[in-house]
Amino acid sequence: MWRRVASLSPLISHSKPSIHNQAASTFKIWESFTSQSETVTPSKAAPFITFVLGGPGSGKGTQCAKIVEAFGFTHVSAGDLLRREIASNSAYGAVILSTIREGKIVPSQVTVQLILKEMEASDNCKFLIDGFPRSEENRKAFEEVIGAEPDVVLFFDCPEQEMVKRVLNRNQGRVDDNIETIKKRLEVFDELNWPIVNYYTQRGKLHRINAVGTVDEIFEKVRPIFAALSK
Ligand SMILES: Nc1ncnc2c1ncn2[C@@H]1O[C@H](COP(=O)(O)OP(=O)(O)O)[C@@H](O)[C@H]1O
Ligand SMILES: O=c1ccn([C@@H]2O[C@H](COP(=O)(O)OP(=O)(O)O)[C@@H](O)[C@H]2O)c(=O)[nH]1
Ligand SMILES: [Mg+2]
Repeated sequence: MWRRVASLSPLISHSKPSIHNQAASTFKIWESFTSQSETVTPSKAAPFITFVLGGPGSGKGTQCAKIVEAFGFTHVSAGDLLRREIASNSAYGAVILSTIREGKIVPSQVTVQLILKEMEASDNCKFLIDGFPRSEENRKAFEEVIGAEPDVVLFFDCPEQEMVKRVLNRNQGRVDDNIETIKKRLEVFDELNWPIVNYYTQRGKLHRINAVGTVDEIFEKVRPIFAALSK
């Protein structure tokens, strides 16, 4: 049940830099990521992919940790990968940092290649892609490169007031956990999230979860989704 028909590597190595946008050419990053991905060694198993959607502070990362523990997924947080790029002093770190600080979305090409590299490096075939896609453009870019859609999409639906409260109490020293950036992130979320939710609802893949309640209460709504899949 967890397996999929195609493995990642052929899809990555056949993928071409067909997705362009102005921001990406500003980064001038596509070529370097593409050439890196073409040298990745073949993976062992086809992936089972879950996208985890939700606004800032809706509890995506917290619930992903629970899913990892209960169902053995590999957690791939797009935000963590971008923060790792910043911390590694990569050539694009400064631009990624300012994008995150402004609450905007990093160009798809950058994020997609970071995610795919992470998936390739894993022995697992079950992935939680946390905090991605954040726009229709993200979604299309990922699906174009991987050549497939996610199997399951979780959407943690949380009122704005609750998200703001959680983010301001998160206390992880993040540059975007301040009221100015949160306001911008919520605007971006409200503008870009709903087309993705609608798209996966129409495809029968979306599980909308009310994200208000204790962590355990919410996980009890998540658990049956994966329990049913592993039967
Ligand atoms: N159900 C919950 N109730 C209250 N606080 C929560 C809940 N889930 C997560 N949190 C807290 O809210 C903050 C944001 O959670 P996080 O998982 O980082 O959200 P996201 O990844 O969606 O931004 C963290 O400090 C986390 O401990
Ligand atoms: O696919 C992604 C994921 C994250 N981000 C950026 O990274 C920030 C933090 O993302 P993360 O998922 O860590 O935030 P969370 O929703 O968990 O608070 C976002 O606001 C964006 O600026 C992005 O551009 N693309
Ligand atoms: Mg998170």
